[in-house]
Amino acid sequence: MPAIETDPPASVTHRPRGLPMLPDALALRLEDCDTLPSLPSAVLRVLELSRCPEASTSDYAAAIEPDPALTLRVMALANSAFYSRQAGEVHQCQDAVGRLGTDATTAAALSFGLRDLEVPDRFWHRALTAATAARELARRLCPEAASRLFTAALLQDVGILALVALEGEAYASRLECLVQHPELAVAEREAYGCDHARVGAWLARDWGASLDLARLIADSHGPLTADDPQRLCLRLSGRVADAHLADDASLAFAKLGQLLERFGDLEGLPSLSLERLLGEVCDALPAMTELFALTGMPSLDRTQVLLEGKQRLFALTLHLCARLEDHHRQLDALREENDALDIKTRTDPLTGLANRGWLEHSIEQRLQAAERAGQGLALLFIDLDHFKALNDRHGHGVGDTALVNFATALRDLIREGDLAGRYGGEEFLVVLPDQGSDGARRVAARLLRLLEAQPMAEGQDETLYLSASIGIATLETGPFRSAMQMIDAADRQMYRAKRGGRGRVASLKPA
Ligand SMILES: Nc1nc2c(ncn2[C@@H]2O[C@H](COP(=O)(O)OP(=O)(O)OP(=O)(O)O)[C@@H](O)[C@H]2O)c(=O)[nH]1
Repeated sequence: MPAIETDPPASVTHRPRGLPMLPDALALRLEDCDTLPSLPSAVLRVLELSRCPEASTSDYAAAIEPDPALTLRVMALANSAFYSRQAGEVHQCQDAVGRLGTDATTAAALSFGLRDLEVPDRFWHRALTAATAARELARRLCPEAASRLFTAALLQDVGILALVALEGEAYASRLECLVQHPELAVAEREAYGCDHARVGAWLARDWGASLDLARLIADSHGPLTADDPQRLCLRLSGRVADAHLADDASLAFAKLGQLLERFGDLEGLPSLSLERLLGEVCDALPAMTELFALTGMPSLDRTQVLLEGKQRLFALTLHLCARLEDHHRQLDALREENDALDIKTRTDPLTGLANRGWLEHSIEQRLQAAERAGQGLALLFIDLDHFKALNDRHGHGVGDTALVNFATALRDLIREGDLAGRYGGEEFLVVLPDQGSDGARRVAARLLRLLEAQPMAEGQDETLYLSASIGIATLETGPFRSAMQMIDAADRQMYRAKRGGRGRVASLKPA
C-alpha cells in the first residue's frame, strides 16, 4: 500500500491549520451537532487513496475489505447490469475495483457512506457531474491530479450536508436554488458568515480526511484563474455541473463556452473545447448515476444544446449591443445637458460673458498659477460712465443693447487665454494672464480708443457712444492673497479714474 502522509489533527476544531477559519458561533454549533453526517473508516481510507496516483486496485481492495458491507456494495455494483456488460461475474473485491475503476470505486464508497442522508437527488447530480467534469478537465490540464480532483469535486459540496444537519428545513429551503450556486454561497455568507465550501472543509477534517483534500474543498468556490490548473479544474467543474443542471442548459453552456475561450488563449494551457468536455461528461455520467442509483439526471442532446446555445448567445449579444448603444446615446444626451448647465452656471445671461462667480473663481486659480510659475497677472476693472443717464434718457432696452454690444467688442478685443466677464450692472473685468502694468495699460488704452470710435447703440435721434473708467491691478502692485483683494485693488483704481474725470485709466506705479 502506498504511504499516505497523515496530517496532525487540528488542535482547535474550528481553526484547523492551513484552512480558512469558520466563524466561532458556527463552529461551536457544528461541534455540538450530533446529527452531522459521518463516514465509515473504510470509506475514509478509500478517499485517502484517491489522492495517490500510484495507488493500485489491490490498495483499494485492502482498504475496502475490512468493511464487509462496503465490500458487498462494491461487488454488487461491479456485477450490476451496467458494469458487467462485457464480462462475467466478479468474486473478489480487487476484481470489482478493477472493473469499476478507482474513481467509480471512490464515488461508490462515498455514496455508501452517505447513502442515508435526506438530501435532494439534485445534490448528488451536481456532485457527480462536477466530479466527472473535474476529472475530464484535469486529464487535459493536470493529468497527474485527475483522480484527486475527481474526489475533491465529488466532495466539494459536503458542507451542504453539514448545514442541512444543522439547520434542517431552514437551510433545506435554500437548496431549492442550488442551481444558482453562486447565489447560494452569497446567501450562506450572509446567514452564517461563510459559505458551504468552508463548512465542507471543516467537515472533511472532522472525518479525518487529509488537509490537502480539505483545502481543495475550501477552495472550490472563487474566481477562475489560470495560474493554478488544479484550482481552475475544480472551480470550473462546479460551473459545468450548474450548466448541466440549469433549466436553460443551452444558454448556460453557451456562456460557459465563452468563459472557456478566455482560458484557451492563455499561455501554457491547452485549449478547453466545451464540445469535447460536454461529450466526455455526458458519456461518463450514466455509469456514475448507476453507482448512486440516481434517477432524474437530465440527459442532454449535446449537439443540440451547443448549437442552440450559440444561436441564443448571438441573439443575446445583438440585444445587449442595442441596449449598450441606447445607453451610450442616453449618456451623450446627459453629458450635453450637463455641459449646457455648466455653461449656464458660468455665464451672464445678458451678455454671454463670464459671470461674477466664474470670474472670482478663475482669478483665484490664475492668481495661484501665476505665483507658482512666477509669471505676471493683470486685472482691468471697467465701469461704464454715466450709464444711469443713458438708461434714463433712452430707456432700459437701449441700455441693454449697449451692454451687449460693449460685451461683444470687449470679447473681440482680448486675446485667446484672456478672460472677460461682467462683474455686475455696468461693471466688467478683464483678466490678462502673464501681463504686467505696461501690457494692461496698452489693452485699456485700446479699449478706450475703440469706445471713442465705435457706437454701442442707437438712441431715438442720436448714435450712442460709451466711455469707461478703467482701474488696473497687477501682481507688480500686489501682493494679493486672494482674488477679492486683487479685484478690490483694481476697483479702487477705477474710482481714481472716475474722480480724475472718467474716460481714463488709473493704476498704481509698480513697486
Ligand atoms: N440697461 C441696463 N442697465 C443696467 C443694467 N445693470 C445695471 N444697469 C444700470 O447701470 C446704472 C449704473 O448707475 P450708477 O452706478 O449710478 O453709475 P453711472 O450712472 O454709470 O455713473 P458713474 O459710474 O459714476 O459714471 C444704473 O442705472 C443701473 O440700473 C442692465 O443689465 N441693463
